[in-house]
Amino acid sequence: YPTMAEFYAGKTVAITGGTGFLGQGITEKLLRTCPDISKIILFIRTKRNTDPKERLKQLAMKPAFDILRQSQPNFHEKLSFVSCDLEADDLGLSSDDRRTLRNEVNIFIHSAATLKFNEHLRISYEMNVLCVRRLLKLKWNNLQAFVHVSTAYAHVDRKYMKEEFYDCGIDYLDLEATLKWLGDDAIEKLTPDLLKTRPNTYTLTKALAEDVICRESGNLPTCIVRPSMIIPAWQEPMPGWCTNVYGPTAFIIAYGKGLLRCCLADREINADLIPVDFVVNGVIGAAMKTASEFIHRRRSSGYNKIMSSETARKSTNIQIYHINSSTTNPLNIDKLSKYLVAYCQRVVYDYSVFALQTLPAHVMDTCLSLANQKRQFVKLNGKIQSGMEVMGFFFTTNFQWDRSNADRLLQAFQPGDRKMYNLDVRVFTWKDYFMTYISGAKKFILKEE
Ligand SMILES: CCCCCCCCCCCCCCCCCC(=O)SCCNC(=O)CCNC(=O)[C@H](O)C(C)(C)COP(=O)(O)OP(=O)(O)OC[C@H]1O[C@@H](n2cnc3c(N)ncnc32)[C@H](O)[C@@H]1OP(=O)(O)O
Ligand SMILES: NC(=O)C1=CN([C@@H]2O[C@H](COP(=O)(O)OP(=O)(O)OC[C@H]3O[C@@H](n4cnc5c(N)ncnc54)[C@H](OP(=O)(O)O)[C@@H]3O)[C@@H](O)[C@H]2O)C=CC1
Repeated sequence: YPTMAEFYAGKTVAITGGTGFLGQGITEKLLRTCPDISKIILFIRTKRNTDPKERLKQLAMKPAFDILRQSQPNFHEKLSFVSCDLEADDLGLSSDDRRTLRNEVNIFIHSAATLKFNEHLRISYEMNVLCVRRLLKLKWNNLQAFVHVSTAYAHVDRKYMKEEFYDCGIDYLDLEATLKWLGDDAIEKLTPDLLKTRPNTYTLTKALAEDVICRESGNLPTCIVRPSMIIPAWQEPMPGWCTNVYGPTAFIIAYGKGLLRCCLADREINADLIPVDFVVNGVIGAAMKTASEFIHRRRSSGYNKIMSSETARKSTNIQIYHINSSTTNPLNIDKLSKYLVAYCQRVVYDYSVFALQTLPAHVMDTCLSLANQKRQFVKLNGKIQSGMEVMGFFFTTNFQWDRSNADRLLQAFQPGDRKMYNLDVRVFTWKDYFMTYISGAKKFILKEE
C-alpha cells in the first residue's frame, strides 16, 4: 500500500455530511496531511435559509480549521460543493453536478445521516436507507472507493458483533413498499413491531443501510466503517474539539452545570466511546486500502442488479471495520460513579430523578418567577430526561465487538503513517482524556474559556 499522502495525491474526494462532526474532521485531516490532494467536493443542502455556497464559506471559518488556516491560509480553494437534499428522489443534484460526480470523483465518503434516535421511521428510512440506494446508482465512472459510515450499534439485537454482515430480520424492499402506501400515523403505530428488540429507528435504519450496501453495491469497491459513540477529539484537529452534544456529551455538560445528578446506567458495563480523531483516521485509511486493492485487481466498477440478502452475505468481500475502544481500552462506567449516581433499576432511578432533579428544578423556577426572571430549569430538566430516555438502552446494555479487521487495517498503513493515522486507542488513558473531553465541551459547546 502507498503512503496516505502518496495515495491521495491528485485524487478528488466527495463527502456527504461534510458539514457535520465527523465530516468536518475528515475534510480537515485530508487537507492538512495530504497536501497534494486535488479537490474535496462537499454535498451541502440549504439549511435555515442559508444556501450551500454561503454554508461552505461559513464552514471554512469553523474552529475545526483553525490549525489548518495557519499553515495553509488558502485551503478553501480545494473545497467545492454540490447542492443537495439527500432525502429527495434525485438527491437534489443538478444534472451538471451529477456529471461532475460521475466523472471526477475517485473516493466517495458517505457520512450524512439523521442521528435522531426516535426520528419518524419514514424520515429515518428515506435519509439513512433510501439515500444509500440512490447514491450507489449514481453511475460512478472513476470511483476507486465508496466508504459507507455505519455505526457499531447497528446490530444491537446482538450482544457480540463481528466485522461482518448480519441478517436484519426485515427486507428493506418490503419495508420500502409498505412505507409507500401507509400513512404517517399508521407507520408510527407499526414501528414498535418492526423494531422488535431494537431501541430505536436509528439503529434499525443503519442496519438496513448495511444490507443495501451488501446487496446492491455490485462491483463498486465498497467498505463500511462502524464507529462506536463518537466523542470529542483526543488530539486532532485540536484536543477536545467537538460540534454536537450527542451521546454522553449532553449529560457531561448537564452534570458540570449541576443539572444532572442521576443517570440510568448499569455500573458493570463498558461504555464504548471513541474520540473522533480515531474515526477520521479509520475512514481515511479504509478508503486508501479499499481503493488500492481495487486498483490492483483492475476490475471494472459498476452497479449490479440487487442480490438476495442471504446470497449477498455469503458471497461478499466487502470489508467492515469496527472503530471502537472497549475491545482494547475499556472504560467501565463504575469508574464514573464517584461523580454520578448511576442506577440500573428503573423505579429507583425515577424516584431519584424526582427528588434530586425535578423538585429542585421547580423550586429554582419558582424563585426565578418571584424575581421576575424567565423560568428555565424545568424545561432544561425535561430535555435532559428525554435525552436519558433515548440513551438509557445503551447505558444499561453491554456489547462486545471484534476488531481484527480494524487492527489489520492499521498494519496495512506504511510504518510512517501508523502514528499519524493511528487506530490504536491504547495510546491514551481515560482519566487524562476526560480532562480533554470536559475542557472541549466547555470551549466548543458552551463557548466558555
Ligand atoms: C456523564 C454521563 C455518563 C453516562 C455513562 C456513559 C455510558 C456510555 C455508553 C455508551 C453510549 C453509547 C451510545 C451509542 C449510541 C449509538 C451510536 C451512534 O451511532 S451515534 C448516534 C448518536 N445520536 C444521538 O446521540 C442522538 C441523541 N439525541 C436524540 O435522539 C434527540 O436529539 C432527542 C431525543 C434527545 C431530542 O429530540 P427532539 O426533542 O426531537 O429534538 P432535537 O433532536 O431537535 O434536539 C432538541 C434539543 O435536545 C438536545 N439534545 C440532543 N441530544 C441530547 C441528549 N442526548 N440529551 C439531552 N439533550 C439532547 C439538542 O442539542 C437540542 O437542544 P436545543 O438546540 O433545543 O438547545
Ligand atoms: N456521532 C456519533 O456518535 C456517531 C455517528 N455515526 C455515524 O457517523 C456519521 C456522521 O455522524 P456525525 O458527523 O456525528 O453527525 P452530524 O449530525 O454532526 O452530521 C450529520 C451530517 O449529515 C448531513 N445531513 C443530514 N440530513 C441531510 C440531508 N437530508 N441532506 C443533506 N445532508 C444531510 C448534515 O448536514 P446539515 O449540516 O445540513 O445538517 C450533517 O452534515 C453518521 O452516518 C452517523 O450515523 C456512527 C456512530 C456514532
